[in-house]
Amino acid sequence: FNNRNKTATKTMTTTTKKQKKLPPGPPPLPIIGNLHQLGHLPHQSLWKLSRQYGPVMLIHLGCVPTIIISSPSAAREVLKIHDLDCCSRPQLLGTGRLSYDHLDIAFIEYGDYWREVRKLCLLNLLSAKRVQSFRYIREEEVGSMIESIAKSARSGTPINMREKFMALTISITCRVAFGKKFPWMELNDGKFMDVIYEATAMLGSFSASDFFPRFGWIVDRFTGLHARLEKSFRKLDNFYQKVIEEHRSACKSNEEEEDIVDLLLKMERDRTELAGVQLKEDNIKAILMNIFLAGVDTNAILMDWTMTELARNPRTMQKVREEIRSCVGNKKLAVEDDLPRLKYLKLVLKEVMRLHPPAVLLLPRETVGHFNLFGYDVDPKTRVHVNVWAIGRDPSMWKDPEEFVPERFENSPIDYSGNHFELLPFGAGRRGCPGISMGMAMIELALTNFLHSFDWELPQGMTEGDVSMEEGAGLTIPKKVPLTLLPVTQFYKTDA
Ligand code: HEM
Repeated sequence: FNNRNKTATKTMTTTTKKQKKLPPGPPPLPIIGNLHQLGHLPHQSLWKLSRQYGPVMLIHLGCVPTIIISSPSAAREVLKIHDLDCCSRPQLLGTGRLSYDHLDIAFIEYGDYWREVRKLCLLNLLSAKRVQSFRYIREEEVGSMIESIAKSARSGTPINMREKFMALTISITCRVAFGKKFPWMELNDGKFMDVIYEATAMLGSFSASDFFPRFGWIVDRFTGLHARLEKSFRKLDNFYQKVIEEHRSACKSNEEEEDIVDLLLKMERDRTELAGVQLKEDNIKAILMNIFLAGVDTNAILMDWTMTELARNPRTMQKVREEIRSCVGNKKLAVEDDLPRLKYLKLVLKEVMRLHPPAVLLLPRETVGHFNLFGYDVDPKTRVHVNVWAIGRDPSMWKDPEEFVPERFENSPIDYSGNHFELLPFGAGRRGCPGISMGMAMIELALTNFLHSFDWELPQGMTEGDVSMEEGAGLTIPKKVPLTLLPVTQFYKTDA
């Protein structure tokens, strides 16, 4: 009987295997799979491959089966129809270390703890109401940034735009989330920014252990990735530790003054449990990591690409500037009440997000169940990447996709909130970005004031055609060559 049973089981397994229909994809090599085909900018290489193999493509990253999604309808399937099957995250070396072994929101597996922590941050920091309550912080910080740019304008000093945007997003995020700016951050000499650049590089790093679980760690030690990751972790840990210590020693008289760090520390003191997990210092630091790294870099990158496209497209620059100046009028600074009227600016931002979504492949997802995707079988523990960069350049979706034409969004219902799968800079579904309101509030106000107060010129000897559009590598895609522009004072001289 046993033998008969074994034979039956064997036959069944073979049939199941035979019946499985896997998505098409480039043939993998032994051991490395398709890793050799990723190149320096995986989203671009994957886009080229998807044109050959289709919008649902299976590749192998070492021994990890990975589905690459490259069309709006396929994105809708994984982010909406099968969202529950695709809503976990793979546990990777870099994200694991920097999130204190996945105690955060963005890189933790799907489950009750993730749901509770996400809800906590949404309620206390990221809801539309909370974001609105931080309005004065954004206005103050943008105001001081404009002051500092006015100095450069007076001395005729060109500005590295990404650095300015980073400094701005860091100071706004710190005040909103940690209650104040931290003087020891050494923003001006760029050291703190380097810590952030390195951390985001580590979050997006390709580590051998992620693809070859058995022996990859040896490779990671040999290549120095392990040591780099440890160094990055220590620096960030030091930063969160200082934030926590300052909060522990500060005595706040009323609840109004409390920020999310105070709330988390109170929960630690009260031994509050989230989905059965007692909050400890590591949990708090992991959450701080998310709030800090998720918002700072993405916002700055998006603003940098916006100024790049405007510098390359003087007609659009002129049109958006005219709209802003006619709405804001003679006021020295634009305030948030001015923003709803800036219709063209919103079209410009959508067009920038179509061509330059900061997280080109979203954050990696991992399937939790077996499901059928356009007739193909997808197994649990399959990694899923949605190539939103490729979707934004799909010629069947967009006319002249490589052209920068904000007007294409005129009278179009498409927006970026995760309901239109043609434009997904913030992802969609359960794991979609919870920081959209916070991010967009910062971006719109900052850009409006940058364009209201100054005309921006290319450094001497440069023409629009010389502006580099090369992309850097990482989990988020910055410009490879920094954009430098010269501010020329305009409205700033007029006092309101
Ligand atoms: C322009 C600004 C931003 C962009 C383009 C952006 C983009 C994204 C993307 C693509 C994801 C992954 C979505 C997915 O897998 O479907 C994500 C997740 C996330 N974002 Fe953002 N983001 C931005 C700003 C922010 C801000 C300001 C915060 C908060 C301070 C934030 C917090 C998060 C968190 C916590 C997650 C993880 C969500 C989860 O896994 O449940 N983001 N973001």
